[in-house]
Amino acid sequence: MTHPTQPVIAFIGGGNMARSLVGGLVADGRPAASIRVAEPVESLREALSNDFGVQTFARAADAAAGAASWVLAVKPQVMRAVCAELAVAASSDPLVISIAAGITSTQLDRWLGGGRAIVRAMPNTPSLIGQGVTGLYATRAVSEARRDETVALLRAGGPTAWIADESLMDAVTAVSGSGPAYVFLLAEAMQSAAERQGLPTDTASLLVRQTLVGAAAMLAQTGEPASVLRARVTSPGGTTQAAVETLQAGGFEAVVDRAIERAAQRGREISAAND
Ligand SMILES: NC(=O)C1=CN([C@@H]2O[C@H](COP(=O)(O)OP(=O)(O)OC[C@H]3O[C@@H](n4cnc5c(N)ncnc54)[C@H](OP(=O)(O)O)[C@@H]3O)[C@@H](O)[C@H]2O)C=CC1
Ligand SMILES: O=C(O)[C@@H]1CCC=N1
Repeated sequence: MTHPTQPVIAFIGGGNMARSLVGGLVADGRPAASIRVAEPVESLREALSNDFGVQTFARAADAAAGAASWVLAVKPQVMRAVCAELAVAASSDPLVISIAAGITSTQLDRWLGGGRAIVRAMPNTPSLIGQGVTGLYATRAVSEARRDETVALLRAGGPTAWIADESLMDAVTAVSGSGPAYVFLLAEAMQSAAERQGLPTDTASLLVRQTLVGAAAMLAQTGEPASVLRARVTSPGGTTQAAVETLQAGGFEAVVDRAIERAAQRGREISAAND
């Protein structure tokens, strides 16, 4: 797909998540010349410029000036200071998309001077390869056209879903924003266990990676509930049943529930701590 005359989008913060989103946009055919990134770390600026051909800036205000859309991709702890730096430029009424965990649209609007069009987006790192998912919340100041523009900016990373109630963005963050880390932790645990069983590292790695890829692809492609797919693996009295019963006896579901509850609570704490 080509985008001949794209308005400029400015990423403020060029770390892990911005890199995933920029990579997705460039892969989708958005011209690199229409993408700016502000990032204080020189090595990150060089990598973004070399890998994707985007324009990079050391200062947020320089990247943001005149850009139609801003994606605020800095850590929540520095968001207030970054917004203060951008408040003057915000009077040009850009579409402001924040991907920060916890930080609310009310906080962002206040820090940017008030009356701004704010979207909160919660993507995840698989966006880099077009396999992410993004939860979105828009304030009432965001027009229908700007909602469409938000989706156009983020769809290269994977599907998007609008959330009507902003307080649920903490749940989105806990489930899909942080979620890839839970899967990677499972992969790490399976790898260690496989090696303890005596499998060579390379073989264990192949078995673990492809098992996760294959199971995830079945979830995506068959449309069947996870419980049904699991039942098909689980022969009565067999090996899977023995493993699943061990996981459940160890409180697997309860610990996942507590982890997601704790992550959502952490989002609320981040909001309060950085107000
Ligand atoms: N990683 C993930 O999976 C996800 C992250 N998020 C959210 O994305 C945001 C960024 O996270 P992540 O990419 O992981 O974090 P990173 O720390 O990798 O990226 C943030 C970058 O912003 C830079 N920065 C700091 N101050 C400024 C400034 N004034 N102007 C421009 N850039 C600045 C930081 O530089 P320095 O290191 O020098 O401070 C850093 O390189 C967070 O708010 C997080 O909640 C959302 C969804 C998923
Ligand atoms: O860990 C975090 O706070 C961020 C938000 C979601 C994923 N990473």
